[in-house]
Amino acid sequence: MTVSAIAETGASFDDRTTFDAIIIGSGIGGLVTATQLAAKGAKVLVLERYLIPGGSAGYFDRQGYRFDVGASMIFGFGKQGTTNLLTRALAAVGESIETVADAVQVQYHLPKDLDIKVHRDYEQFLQELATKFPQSASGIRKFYDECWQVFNCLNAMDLLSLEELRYLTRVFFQHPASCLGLVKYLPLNVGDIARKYIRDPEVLKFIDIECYIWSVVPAEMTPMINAGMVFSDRHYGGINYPKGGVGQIAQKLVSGLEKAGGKIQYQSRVTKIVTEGGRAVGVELANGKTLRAKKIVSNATRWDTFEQLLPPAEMPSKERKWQERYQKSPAFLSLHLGVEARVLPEGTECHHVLLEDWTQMEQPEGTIFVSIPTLLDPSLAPEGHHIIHAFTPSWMSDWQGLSPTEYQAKKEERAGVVIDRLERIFPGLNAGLDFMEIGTPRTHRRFLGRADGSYGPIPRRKLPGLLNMPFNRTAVPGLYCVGDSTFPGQGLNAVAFSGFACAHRIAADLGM
Ligand SMILES: NC(=O)c1ccc[n+]([C@@H]2O[C@H](COP(=O)([O-])OP(=O)(O)OC[C@H]3O[C@@H](n4cnc5c(N)ncnc54)[C@H](O)[C@@H]3O)[C@@H](O)[C@H]2O)c1
Ligand SMILES: CC(C)=CCC/C(C)=C/C=C/C(C)=C/C=C/C(C)=C/C=C/C=C(C)/C=C/C=C(C)/C=C/C=C(\C)CCC=C(C)C
Repeated sequence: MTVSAIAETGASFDDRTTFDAIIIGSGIGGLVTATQLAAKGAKVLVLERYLIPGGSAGYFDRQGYRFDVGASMIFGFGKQGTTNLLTRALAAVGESIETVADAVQVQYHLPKDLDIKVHRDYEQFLQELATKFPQSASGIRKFYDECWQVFNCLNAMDLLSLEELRYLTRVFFQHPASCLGLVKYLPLNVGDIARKYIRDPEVLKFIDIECYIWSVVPAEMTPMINAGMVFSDRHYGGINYPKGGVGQIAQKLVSGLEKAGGKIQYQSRVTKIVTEGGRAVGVELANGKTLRAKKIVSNATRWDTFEQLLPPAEMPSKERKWQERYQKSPAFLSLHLGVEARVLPEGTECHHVLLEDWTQMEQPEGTIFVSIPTLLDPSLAPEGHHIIHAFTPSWMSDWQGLSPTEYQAKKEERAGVVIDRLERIFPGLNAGLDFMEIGTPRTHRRFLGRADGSYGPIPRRKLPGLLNMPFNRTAVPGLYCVGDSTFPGQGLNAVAFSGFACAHRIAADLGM
């Protein structure tokens, strides 16, 4: 029976079914791999440990509020070009999502009352920077224009697996200049490019935080390819919020997956990747069941994949090297707040970053990120109320070894500090609180199954751009990785790319 026939008859896969691919985890990376493969006719099964799909891009409902698990600043929903990877992933399985355009990507509240909005309109953004930093206006324009060069190279070509020689040859012949452009930028970091044009330390600090808010490292360590995407796409495809919440993306991908004949099973925690003769051939579930497939894809982080799902003592040397170069980024202390609408003055923007002291930017709880998705989709909160998601970097080590009472007390104490700081942007926040749920690195580890609750890998030291980020194949034959610990790293649009590339490589390996 074909997979679509199984789906049509309502019959389920049994232990004897051999799948073309089993995908461990239904984060956006896993789901894009699964939908791409299913759309190509592969027999696909996604195994998700939690109750709903999406991982970091999931949601939860509390007292009439629908909260996004992660932030709500979504790239990849553009209408043109090739870099609109979420739009394209959904379309590949006959799905789409209505989105609401955000006119400002983020409003920065920085030391010495430096307040800057990143407008969707590029010229308006440059104009705002020129007003704040008149001496550096021309260097600033040159820097951001160079980011556009990277973006234009990417946005000209099909974005598929860089491990597939036929694809590389084809894109090279179709777009030689763009390919050479990308080859030039692959080993470069933002800091080196920014310093070609900008001398003013204050402006360089601003470029640092421009990188830090999505890469969690300063410009010096942020790959230029990724900055090309982020710093240009926000003005091209723009930041667009999915109506109904970020959780819609995964829900729609699942519905497309099922229409294409693939299957997803929830509450199915994989405890082990089964190998035979050194090759990955299946997975073992927490209930003891074993399922087999020609290809196994892990959407868990590399740390979980090679330290939990495979014996750590047998870690391939390639993975050891990777761990010497990359470390886990911190997780976040997250405050999911329901607030009375009066807390937000007319004209409040959806995303904010608060930093009072430049020396604290990379410190735990130094920078505070804020998303207010109900400014774009009011249906996510009860009438007269808004959601404020405030989050700030926090390490797992700060939350371990506490008794339940100490843990609870620490959560409330740290949340109180964040709320007090946010009063600077939203006076009356404390008084207007209607609901609060606090998440810590322990929460992220527990619900997302991510090692130490990490947001993703960050370089341990300055590395040559993206050159050391691994693609989807691993040193274990038959095993592939997808998601933020593969090229090109964190971000929903980035993990969507990783999913496109992974499915493309697997389809080629399966001779499809
Ligand atoms: N744009 C934003 O605002 C925003 C916000 C939050 C996160 N993100 C991005 O999303 C990225 C994460 O996407 P992703 O696809 O890499 O992964 P993910 O962590 O979101 O998803 C992994 C999924 O795998 C599941 N899983 C893990 N181990 C498992 C096991 N053993 N068995 C079964 N299921 C298992 C988890 O439950 C989860 O659903 C992050 O890097 C982050 O950059 C973006
Ligand atoms: C042939 C020859 C010779 C050569 C070849 C070359 C080539 C072709 C190359 C290619 C390359 C490629 C394809 C690449 C790709 C890349 C990509 C796609 C990238 C992407 C990226 C993206 C990103 C990074 C994104 C990100 C984002 C993020 C992370 C976001 C986040 C957010 C958040 C967290 C929020 C915060 C804030 C607030 C709230 C305020």
